[in-house]
Formats: sequence, C-alpha cells, structure tokens
Amino acid sequence: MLRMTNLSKVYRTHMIETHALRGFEIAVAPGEFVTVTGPSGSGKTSFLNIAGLLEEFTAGEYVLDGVNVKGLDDDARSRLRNEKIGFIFQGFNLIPDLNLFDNVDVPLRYRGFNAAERRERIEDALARVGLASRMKHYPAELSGGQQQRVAIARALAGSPRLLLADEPTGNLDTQMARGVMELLEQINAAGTTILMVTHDPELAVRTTRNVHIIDGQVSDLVRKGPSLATATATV
Ligand SMILES: Nc1ncnc2c1ncn2[C@@H]1O[C@H](COP(=O)(O)OP(=O)(O)OP(=O)(O)O)[C@@H](O)[C@H]1O
Repeated sequence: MLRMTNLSKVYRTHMIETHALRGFEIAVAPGEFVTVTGPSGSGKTSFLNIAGLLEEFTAGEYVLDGVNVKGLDDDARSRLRNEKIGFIFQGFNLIPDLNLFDNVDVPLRYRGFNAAERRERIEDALARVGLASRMKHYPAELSGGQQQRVAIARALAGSPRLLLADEPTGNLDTQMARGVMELLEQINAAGTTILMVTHDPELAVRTTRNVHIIDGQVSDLVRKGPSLATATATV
C-alpha cells in the first residue's frame, strides 16, 4: 500500500533546523491496521501528514499504491490524495454550520461525483457509522463519539484505500473510544488499510502491527523486545 525509503523531513524555522524524520523506513501491505506510537515530538504526525500527502518530505522515496510521489506536482498530489486517502483527526474537524449530510459531502464535491452518486455515498457512509437517522442534525447536537463517527463517515464516503487517523480517540472517554476503535476494526476487516497514531497502549496492541517511532526513526525495540529478553535469559 505504501513504502517509504530513507525518508527525511527537516523543518526550517527562524534559522533552526528540526529533523522530524531521518532515515525513516516503512512498508505497509494492503489490509494492514498499523498503530503508530512514540514519545511527544518523535515524528508521528509528520509521518502521517507525509503519508497523506499533506506535507512534502525533504529527501528519500515514497511510493503510495504504486505511485512514486516524488515527481508529482500539486494538482497530481491533490488528485491522488482525494482518490486514495481518508483522514480522521483528534478534533473531528467537522464544519459547525453544516449538517451531517453536508459535512460528509465536502470531500465528495472535489471528486466529480454527480448529485445522485454523492447522495448514495453519503447515506451509505452515515449508515455504516450508525447515524443514518441524524443526517439533518448539526455537529453540536451530537456527542464527541458521534462526531468522530461523522468524521469517519466523511473519510469513508470517497471509498479510500488508506485511512489515516491522528489520535482519533484522544478526545473521547473510554467507552466512546472503544466504540470508535471497534468501528475502525470493522472498516479494516472490510478491506481498508489503516494507519492510526495513538497514545493509548491498549489500542496499540489490538491491531495487526505497532510501529514505534523514536527521534524520527522507526524503533525496532518493540519488535525485538521478546527476543532481547530471551537472549538475556539464556546468558
Ligand atoms: N511546522 C513545523 N515547524 C517546525 N517544526 C515542526 C513543525 N511540525 C513539527 N515540528 C517539529 O518536528 C518534530 C516532530 O513533530 P511531530 O508533530 O511529527 O511529533 P509527534 O510525534 O506527532 O508529537 P505529539 O505526540 O506531541 O503530537 C518536533 O520536534 C516538532 O517540534
């Protein structure tokens, strides 16, 4: 689904260089549900934003669903992003003045679907997240967990191959977080690849893979943990 090779991201502000990612390597197969963990400032959001073509990288290679991202101009990047990727954010990012139907419609308007096609997609997506009966409601009339479900519906309506979620349960209480996680697991089981940044260790162990980032690099400490322990035990 995606492969990054020797990728780096350097932010330059006020003459200061911050190396958010360095020698970053990852390959994610279609159908995986990968959680991304790591300390604050380690590069998780930078990784997700680059994966989602929201930010450019400084050096290295990134191939998304067979497309080498490096040579693409802004239009081609936007097209690729709209077609392949759905986003979910910690703060839901719904538009308060639009009802749920119109919120889910926002990204579809960029995709060239006609009105009938859009309506079908919106109704399907809201039904998938259990909110079909609330289409005329506004975000403020919903709980946090329901608002995140609308954001998930908005991300799904365009049938993305890849869903990127940055702390999607970070603003939710435990029960609502569990509900959102179960929904993401259903979406993954139906074939969508998911990358999810989380600080919640319980969520991190539920998925098919956890990638731990430290200082802008994928740390293999987590993966090597058990074998290191075994090695120590046998010395
Ligand atoms: N726009 C920016 N300009 C300058 N530096 C930035 C910018 N965005 C991120 N950084 C820096 O890049 C590094 C990685 O940031 P990033 O947001 O990717 O970390 P993170 O792991 O997502 O952190 P957190 O868990 O706190 O959200 C940090 O040192 C951060 O200060």
